[in-house]
Amino acid sequence: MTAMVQADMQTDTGIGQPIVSLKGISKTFSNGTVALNNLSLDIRQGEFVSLLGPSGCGKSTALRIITSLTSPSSGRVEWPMEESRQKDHELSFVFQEPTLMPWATVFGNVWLPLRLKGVSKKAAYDEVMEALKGVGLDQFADSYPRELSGGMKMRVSIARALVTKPKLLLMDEPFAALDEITRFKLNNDLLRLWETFGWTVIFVTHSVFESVYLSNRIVVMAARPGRVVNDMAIDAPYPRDEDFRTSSVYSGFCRNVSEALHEAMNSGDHL
Ligand SMILES: Nc1ncnc2c1ncn2[C@@H]1O[C@H](COP(=O)(O)OP(=O)(O)OP(=O)(O)O)[C@@H](O)[C@H]1O
Repeated sequence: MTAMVQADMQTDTGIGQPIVSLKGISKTFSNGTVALNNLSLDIRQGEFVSLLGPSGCGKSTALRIITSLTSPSSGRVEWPMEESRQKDHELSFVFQEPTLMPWATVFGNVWLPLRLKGVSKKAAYDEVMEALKGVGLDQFADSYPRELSGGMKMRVSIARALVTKPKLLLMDEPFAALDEITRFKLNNDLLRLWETFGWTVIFVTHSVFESVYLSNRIVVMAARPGRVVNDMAIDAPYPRDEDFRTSSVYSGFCRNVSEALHEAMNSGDHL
């Protein structure tokens, strides 16, 4: 197993205390599949953390446990900062599929989380438009999902997550279905939003290249049973742009993370 390389984030880089702590989380499904085995992880305020690993290593299960969509078989999830306890408005989830309501406009889709809290269209107007502006879609408020490209639909999905002003954003392979050019654009947009709003992001991906570009920390996981095998700091400054993407620093990090991923894949019985 690869030696654990603990990401050493200092508070002067804007990284704060743990916002959520997974303590010895294990998950065995009723069919006997051990999805996670003794996962312990602190996610600190302001981090952009990627969970990277082969299919079936429990990345999505870990996100679902953080959101309480799935309960752990053992272990616990702690929210050490008083104000970050799981309140609806402090945590948002973006899935791989944008899952927009086809019968509602872009505005209507982004309004939904506020509407569910009882906020009227009029009262929500400024916040919805601000979220749409954040993803560059304020001119498309009256469009319907069928009129949008795949990348634009994903932007709407991100705006819907933003509108509640979350502190913690959980993203489960949000850009996996997009073409590379759109994906690069959305990577840049996401980093800009992350820097602007100071969120904490947990980002699930299969892509070494995407995880290095985005993250200041990569948690490499192995399958069967799902576990953490490496925890790597990506100590390159932000803002990151196309110069970073073509730099030797970037390719060096990609090489290190690729090696860690290969070790992870060899350390389980991943098929
Ligand atoms: N509801 C369920 N019932 C039984 N087994 C499940 C269930 N959900 C997930 N699993 C199994 O748990 C393991 C971890 O699944 P999970 O989806 O968390 O992995 P992942 O790393 O996100 O995979 P991928 O990258 O393919 O999305 C897999 O073996 C999966 O088949």
